Amino acid sequence: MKIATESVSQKYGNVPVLHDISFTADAGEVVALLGPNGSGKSTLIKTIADILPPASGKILIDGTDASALDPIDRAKLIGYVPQYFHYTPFTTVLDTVLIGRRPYMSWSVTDDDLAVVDNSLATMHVTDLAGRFVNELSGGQRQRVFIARTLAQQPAFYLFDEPTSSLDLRHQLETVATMQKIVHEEKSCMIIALHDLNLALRYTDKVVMLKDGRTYACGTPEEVLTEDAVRDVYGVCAEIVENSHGRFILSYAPSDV
Ligand SMILES: Nc1ncnc2c1ncn2[C@@H]1O[C@H](COP(=O)(O)OP(=O)(O)OP(=O)(O)O)[C@@H](O)[C@H]1O
Repeated sequence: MKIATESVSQKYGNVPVLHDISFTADAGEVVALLGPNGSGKSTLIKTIADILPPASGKILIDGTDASALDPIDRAKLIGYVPQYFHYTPFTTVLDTVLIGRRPYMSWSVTDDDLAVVDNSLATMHVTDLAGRFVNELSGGQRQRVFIARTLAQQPAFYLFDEPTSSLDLRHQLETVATMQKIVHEEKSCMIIALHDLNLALRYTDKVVMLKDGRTYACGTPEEVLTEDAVRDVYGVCAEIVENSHGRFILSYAPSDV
């Protein structure tokens, strides 16, 4: 399965924010959306999720216009983790993750549903929080619970908008590494907005770099994440260095340093 954006543009009112964005995300691929604040990452993810229908252009899922999909079919296909969560206070973590099964459930919860929920809680290391209320969790714990809810949804496409913004260093690395493993094993697909360029370099297969709502570059992380691109797009001096494990990482500091 694959998602393709075809010359997608987007506006808020009369203000254009995305211009002519075209890329594909194929089965088994993790695609990073990168770019500075306000470059259009969240808007593009919401457009792909059909929360904001495109002002022009198309989102195609395996060649079918996403806007033509039945909402239940779309919920089985697309799992969206927003940047900011809306949640009902005094709902338990278990109930929150169980909502991920909603597209598959009729009137009752099956043993299979509960097994998927258990597995999703375990994958995000939140099993011990299952009986807690979501409003009584830390920001990072809540973020992991909402990722677990999306895992329970078992979608073909994961759309994650800065899913690591509240996570500590270990959970940032573990979450993106785990998602990459799931996507590669399941042959699902993930589009993920990130600010950490080293997470993109290490754990993604393709990078779409946005600048002012336009595609600045699209390609493999090594092709896109060059010292020149980081300077042009973020205004930051970066250096690509080899670490002691033989991996290339970006080392950066403000451009006036
Ligand atoms: N609801 C809205 N109404 C009007 N303008 C908006 C709205 N949401 C976002 N914008 C504008 O659209 C542009 C793109 O915003 P968007 O949130 O997509 O950027 P982003 O790359 O996700 O930024 P960040 O890294 O800060 O999350 C910005 O100029 C922003 O001010």
